[in-house]
Formats: sequence, C-alpha cells, structure tokens
Amino acid sequence: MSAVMTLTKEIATEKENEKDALFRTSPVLEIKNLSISLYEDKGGEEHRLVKKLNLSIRPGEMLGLAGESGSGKSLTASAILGLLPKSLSVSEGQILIRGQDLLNLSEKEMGHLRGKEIAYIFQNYQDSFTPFIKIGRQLVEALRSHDKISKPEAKKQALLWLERVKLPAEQIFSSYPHQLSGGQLQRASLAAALMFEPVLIIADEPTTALDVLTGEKVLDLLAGLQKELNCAVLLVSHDLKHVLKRTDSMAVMYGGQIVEKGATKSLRENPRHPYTKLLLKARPILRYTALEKFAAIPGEPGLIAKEGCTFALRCPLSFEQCYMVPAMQPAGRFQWTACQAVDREKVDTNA
Ligand SMILES: Nc1ncnc2c1ncn2[C@@H]1O[C@H](COP(=O)(O)OP(=O)(O)OP(=O)(O)O)[C@@H](O)[C@H]1O
Repeated sequence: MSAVMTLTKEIATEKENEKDALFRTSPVLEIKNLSISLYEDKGGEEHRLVKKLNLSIRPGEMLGLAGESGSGKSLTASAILGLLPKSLSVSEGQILIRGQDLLNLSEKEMGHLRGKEIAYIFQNYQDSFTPFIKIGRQLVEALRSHDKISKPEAKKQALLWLERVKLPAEQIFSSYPHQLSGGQLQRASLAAALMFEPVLIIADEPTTALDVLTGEKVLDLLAGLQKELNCAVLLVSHDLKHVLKRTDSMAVMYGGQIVEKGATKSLRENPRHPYTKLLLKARPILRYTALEKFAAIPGEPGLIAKEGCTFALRCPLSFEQCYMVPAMQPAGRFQWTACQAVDREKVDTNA
C-alpha cells in the first residue's frame, strides 16, 4: 500500500473514531416519548400532532430535523423552547437538558434558560430585534438582563460578538435594525443568540428568508461558532440539502412521528425507511437535466395513518403490521428505523 493510501486510510479511521466518540458522549438534549396534542375543547377529542418522539443531541453535534411541511418539526422546536402556541400542549414525555426536565420548570425558570442556555435563531430574523432601538443597545440590555455586568463591559462583549459573526462591529452596534440587510440582520441575531455561550442552539429554518449564497454563509458561520463553543445544534429544515451537507445526525419526520434517525452519513448512503428513500429521491440534484423528472412521493401530503407507521397509507410497501407496530428498531450502526419491512424484505421503493 502506498504511503498516500495509508495516510488517507488513517485519516478516514480517525474521522470514524471522532464520530464514534461524538455519539458516545452524554447528550445535552434528550427528548423522551414526547407527544404534543391539540384538544378540540376542554375534555374534548385529542389530536396528536407530534407522537412519542425520542431524540438526543450531544455537545458538538448538529442534528437535522427533516421532513415535509406539516410533519411536526417546528412544534418540536417550540416545545423545547417552551413556546408552544396556547392551544397546544405537551400531553406526555420529557424534554431533558443535561438531565433537567424542562417541562417541570416554571415560566420564570424557563425564561431564564431560554436565550441563555438554549439559544434560538428563527427564519423571521426581523423579529429578533425591536425595530426602533439600536442593535447595540439591545445587545447590551440582553447581556445585562442575564448577567450582572457593567454597561462598558457589556458593550465590549457585544462588539466582540458582532466581530465574531464577521460584521463591522462599531457600525452595526450604532445601527437600527432596518438599516441592516437581511444577511447582516441574521448574523446580528446569531451574535445575540451565541453571546451567552449556550449549550444548545435551536435553528428553525434559519436561511429560508435569505438568498442561497447568504444562507450558506450564515450556516458556515453557525457551524464554525458551534465548533468553537462545542455546543449542540438542532437544525430544523425542510431543505434536505442543508441537512445532508451540514449535520452529523438527522431525524426524518412524517406526520408527527420520527420514521428514521441516525448518523447523517448512514441515512444518506443507506436509507432504510421508504419515506426517507423517497425524500432523498425527490430532492433536486443539479446533475439531472431539465427534462428529467424528479421522483414524486406517492399519495397526498398530510395523509397520515392514525395507528402504526404514520407513512403507511402512502407507502408502496405497507402491509398489515405497519398499521400496528411503530417501534423503532436498529437498522445499522448509528441508525434506527420505524419500518417493519426492514427485516421482511429488501426495501425497494421502485416496486
Ligand atoms: N397552533 C396550532 N394549532 C393547530 N394545529 C397546529 C398549530 N400549529 C401547528 N399545527 C399543526 O401541527 C402540524 C405540525 O406543524 P409544524 O409547524 O410543526 O410543521 P413543520 O414540519 O414545521 O412544517 P413547515 O416546514 O411548513 O414549518 C401541522 O399539521 C400543523 O397544521
């Protein structure tokens, strides 16, 4: 074997070992059996919008939550932040941050955790700042509301963070939000989210409102700062491209249920659940010519089986058992699937 080949193999093994180590550390966020429900009225019929969801994220790990619109990604993110709409509630489960169940915290305690230990970046970055107050003042006030520091010290920290997100710090510090471009504003909201050095960042569709290049730059920045802070990131995105490119692990949701999860590389190279396979096939790939048709996912979006695997009604491979047992089962190293067909036959979505 040539020296170059040996070195390449050693680097690959080292990367695999790093990944193994990542998945073996204790999670920052652990969600156990989480269900989110809508009740028609008090004591009325319950509609489960998120069903018995389990996932965990470790320090330094970026987990992508993928799935079609309406699959329950944002509700999951909102539940972690304690920001579910009033009409909805967590009907069962636990959301643990470093072992502490957020669902047992008071509004005040949750408010303290949110924005400090758990940071969030949303698609509508315009809402991150109050329109008629300068960015600098807002950052200084936020810093001083969580930590007992002097104004000059807070200003120093705010300027430092604006620099860390690669903005002209002094200029942005004295600007009003409307004087910034969309990309600048999203970077400033990244600074606002990260300046407390959170253990978990929830990024819900952070690039949807930005053009492709600006969005990529924001995600580069997020990835770089995540490494520096060694924090966990939950990246919610309906854009599979971002999830496949950026994340260490991913969970695919359909109809409020995780149908498959695990290391992103494993799911990309060897998806086991028919929905994951179809989702991967349905994404636009540049090498296709304009005349080639993307594979479409059969059936109506939003058609959800009430029992068993939520995708069963649209699945080309479903059989009786799929309507009964939705249990996750191992489907490889660092990969779990809710598909009953995995052991039964080779899953072939061309069938
Ligand atoms: N306030 C609400 N009241 C009733 N139903 C809701 C409410 N918010 C969300 N839902 C429903 O819950 C389901 C999951 O919604 P959610 O916003 O989590 O989807 P999503 O996967 O984030 O979709 P998108 O990518 O479009 O944001 C959808 O069927 C949605 O209609």
